[in-house]
Amino acid sequence: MIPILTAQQIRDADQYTIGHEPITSINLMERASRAFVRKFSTLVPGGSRIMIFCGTGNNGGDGLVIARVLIQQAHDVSIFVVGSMERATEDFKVNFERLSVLTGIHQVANEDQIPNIPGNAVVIDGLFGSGLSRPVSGLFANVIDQINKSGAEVYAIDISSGLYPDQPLSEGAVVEATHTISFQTPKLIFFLPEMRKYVGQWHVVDIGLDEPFIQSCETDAFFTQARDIALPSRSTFDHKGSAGRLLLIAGSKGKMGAATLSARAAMRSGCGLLYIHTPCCGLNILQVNVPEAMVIEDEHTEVITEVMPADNVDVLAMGPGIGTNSLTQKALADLILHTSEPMVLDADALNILALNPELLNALPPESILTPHPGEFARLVGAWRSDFEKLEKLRWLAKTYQLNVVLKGAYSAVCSSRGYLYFNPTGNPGMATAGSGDVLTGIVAALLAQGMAPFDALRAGVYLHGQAGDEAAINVGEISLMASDLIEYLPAAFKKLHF
Ligand SMILES: NC(=O)C1=CN([C@@H]2O[C@H](COP(=O)(O)OP(=O)(O)OC[C@H]3O[C@@H](n4cnc5c(N)ncnc54)[C@H](O)[C@@H]3O)[C@@H](O)[C@H]2O)[C@@H](O)CC1
Ligand SMILES: [K+]
Repeated sequence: MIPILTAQQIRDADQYTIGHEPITSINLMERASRAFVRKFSTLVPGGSRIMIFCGTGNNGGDGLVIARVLIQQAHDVSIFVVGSMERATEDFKVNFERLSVLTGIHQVANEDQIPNIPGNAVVIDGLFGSGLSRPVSGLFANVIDQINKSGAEVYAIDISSGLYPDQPLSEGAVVEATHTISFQTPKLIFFLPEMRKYVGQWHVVDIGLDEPFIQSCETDAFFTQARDIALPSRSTFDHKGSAGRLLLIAGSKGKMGAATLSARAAMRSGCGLLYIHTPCCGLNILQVNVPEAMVIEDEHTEVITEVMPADNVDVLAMGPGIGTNSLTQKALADLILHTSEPMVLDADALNILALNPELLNALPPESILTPHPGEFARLVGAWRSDFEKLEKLRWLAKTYQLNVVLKGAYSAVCSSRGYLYFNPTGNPGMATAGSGDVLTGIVAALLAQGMAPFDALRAGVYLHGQAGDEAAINVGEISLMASDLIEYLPAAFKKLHF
């Protein structure tokens, strides 16, 4: 996993590397900027007109190095330095001298000196990086306004000017980048939907900061990598009863599809024995669609009214397609009160929890909740910013000792200790009916196979996204539907078993 660092930790990592590699700061700037150019060159067509805007801090210093390297590669580059040269950093000054030998540098000291930016230009934003200390106003804000209005493609160096790596949006002007080429580790804001407009598509380039130092930084947020994902393993003498026995409580009249998707996903995820508790109306549907499962009928024809834990199952999962009928609410409440092992709750089970919040206290510790943003808001109330949303996620997980995933792009998986792991897999094609039901089946099956609840959740979210990515390659994002996720789960599992 990649630790997500605060602005201060990033500065510390820079300083540690300078002191211990050792490398001079000017050479580190050179290395970072060359890494930027290597990535930039893969994204931008040759022959583009490139306009680089630099502040006089080290982010601007990077801009000057990038300008020099691009000029040496025969690109058409113009450079604009905004702000006071008196406040320039030492490394900025050295690179200013080096660049001056090669080309003229425009100074922007007032509004009249802000250049016209054609829509077909490519802008490189080096005004501010991780050293931003206050909202951007005045001349800088005017320059940012021009950049944003131009319609040009914008490549931010390290981070869009005006954004803090680890804080909510400031009041001031912010560059709306199409791409951010960031140094060494992704910043927290890259994972937040409300920042997308400013961050654009992000890339991380290795600038050789000290890796053991980075790994030793204390943080409670990480970016999950494939190597972090553990899977259940089978051994020679396993039988279906030892490979995970799951009771899935799902379905109501008109929503048997949700139960079917969850059940099939569980079977594809290695569940040894699957029981499905469902209303009578679901019996034939599930017997036909999931022949691998045993179906237990509720007494009621259309909704679930009574279900109890049984000795012959390892894990309970409830939610997909159950509705919020008062009889079902009571069934869930009774089930929770009689269960002591971690269980998986999704969809309408979460809506029932929101209607009866006192049940949260009764949930077995380490249980798993898998809300989408709507269900999450019903559980914890509305939020004003994505930062507040993450705080609420941590609060829910820690207060009730739960493992919670907040689904969406970069689904945030939160452990009961409040550690956040952003998931790297998945695509917008997965925003489709039934996608969440598939996730429930995967996670419940992994849990039933003996994985620790948090590991099962993080792995399930990863595999679900990976199946979505495999499906998107083959059927495209638009055509992707939830059943496809199940078809491509084998490919996702195989990819992890390298
Ligand atoms: N420290 C290092 O060794 C490295 C730093 N690098 C680059 O350096 C950047 C950080 O550089 P700095 O710490 O110099 O900071 P910045 O270049 O982000 O800018 C800080 C300067 O801007 C001023 N400032 C901050 N907010 C302002 C505002 N709203 N309006 C006007 N002025 C404002 C500050 O007083 C300071 O003078 C990184 O993002 C990265 O691009 C890279 O070269 C890699 C190595
Ligand atoms: K920048």
